[in-house]
Amino acid sequence: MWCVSTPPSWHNRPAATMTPSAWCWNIEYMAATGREPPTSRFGERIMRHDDPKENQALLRETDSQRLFQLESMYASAPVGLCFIDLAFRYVTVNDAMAAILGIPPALMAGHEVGEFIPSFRPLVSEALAHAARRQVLPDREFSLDDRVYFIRIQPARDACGEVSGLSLAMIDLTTMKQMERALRESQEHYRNMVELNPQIPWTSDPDGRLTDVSSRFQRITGLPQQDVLGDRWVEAIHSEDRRRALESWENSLKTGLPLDMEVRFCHVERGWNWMRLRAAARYSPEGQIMRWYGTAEDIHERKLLELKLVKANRRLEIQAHTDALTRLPNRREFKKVLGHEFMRARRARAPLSLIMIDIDYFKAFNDHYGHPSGDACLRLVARTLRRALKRSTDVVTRFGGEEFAAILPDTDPGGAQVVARQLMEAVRALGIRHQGSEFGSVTISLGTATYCPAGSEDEIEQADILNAADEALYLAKNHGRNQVTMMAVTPRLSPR
Ligand SMILES: Nc1nc2c(ncn2[C@@H]2O[C@H](COP(=O)(O)OP(=O)(O)OP(=O)(O)O)[C@@H](O)[C@H]2O)c(=O)[nH]1
Repeated sequence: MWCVSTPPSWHNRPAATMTPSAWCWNIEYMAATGREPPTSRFGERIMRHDDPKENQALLRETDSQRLFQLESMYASAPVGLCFIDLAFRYVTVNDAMAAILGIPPALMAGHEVGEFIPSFRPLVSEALAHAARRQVLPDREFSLDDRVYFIRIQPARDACGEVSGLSLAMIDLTTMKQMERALRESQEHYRNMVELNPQIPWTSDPDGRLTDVSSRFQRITGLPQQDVLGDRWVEAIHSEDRRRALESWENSLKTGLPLDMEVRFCHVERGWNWMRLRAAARYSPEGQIMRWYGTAEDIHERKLLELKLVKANRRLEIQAHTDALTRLPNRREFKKVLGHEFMRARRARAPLSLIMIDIDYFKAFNDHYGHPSGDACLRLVARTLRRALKRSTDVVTRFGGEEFAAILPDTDPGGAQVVARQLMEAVRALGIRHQGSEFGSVTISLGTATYCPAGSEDEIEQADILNAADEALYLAKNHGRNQVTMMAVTPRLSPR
């Protein structure tokens, strides 16, 4: 039944490495099995070729004993095995094969393979044709009912090398296939979830080098994966955001804290696209960062709206304390600044001066030149007053109508007089024609008041400074306009 032939490698094995008994035993083994003796630890008992005693004992086993051993191995193999003769008949069938085919082995012996499984016949016929050409039929998968099997058919040859039949082995792959399918479905499911998710997943190594990113990133940036992996993703970030992005990322890498940043990446259509990058570290049981798992989210539309809102808020904030016509701080801001400077002056015991300014005969200007010209005049005077103040701490505000107020911190009465005259000269120097004025051009009247803190017994209030400056302005108007008048600050003057 078995083909007795020794592989060339065994003929060529140097005799010095083996005892004669081991050599004989090996030949015996091959004669019985058609295979080289095993060389693994599993086969240690029979591969100790140079242990004459043991080999002698093995050789003393009779052919029938060995046949019995082989038959029991064959019968209880977990793989379906059968031998088929040249007339396509089952010669022997093991239990596993009988279980696969669902027919008791005794009923199968002598029957033609096609009787039980018609699709076996063409397979056997093909295997025999291959064997005749000294070829082996390639292993294949074979479906039977609703199960899938791995099938291997090998020719058996007699002592003359002629094909005497076929040995057929079958392994049930159904469970493995089901597991494979389940795994594939689960991967597919995961991929679909990822594809539908607005977040684009990515991973990086512990040093922050990108190791993987979803193909959807390419759809947004237009960059193929190899152009963003490693450190190359940095080049895809807008140059204005790059430094900030690297600082955030380096901080996360150093501290292990999650990453959360918004940066502009290049975009295939609109040039740049706002994206939110988030990542968290995965740690080993030893507490080392093994990998970073991250997402990139397209937040372009939201970010644009957000930026618009920030701009609008900033504009509103500016509008809230700026006069729309002259762009000077408005009266509300004047009160805020005066309050702040008053407290500071009191704390520092430093003088604080206030100049109230009013354009002369402005009603006549409006009446003669029209309201738009009056507006233009107000704008010009405002700009001139602002430019005429030299110290960065000095502030000129529009108090209302054609009235302005300048707050001069750390300025004594003398200093306030000097500044007031400079303002008066600067406006006069503009030479804006004013036919309704006795001076022929636009002029201003100014009243100054200075608060000089006197210590804890100081009874001066913030309103007292304003009242004094206002009183001074009133005097300047009464004394003929186009001049500066000073008034001392006293407590509780009559309210304005
Ligand atoms: N064009 C323009 N005129 C304004 C604005 N605010 C106030 N005025 C005008 O300024 C004028 C102020 O007139 P008055 O308070 O009588 O003062 P005046 O004519 O300057 O007289 P004196 O202050 O006594 O020299 C009024 O006609 C207001 O309508 C403004 O924003 N634009």
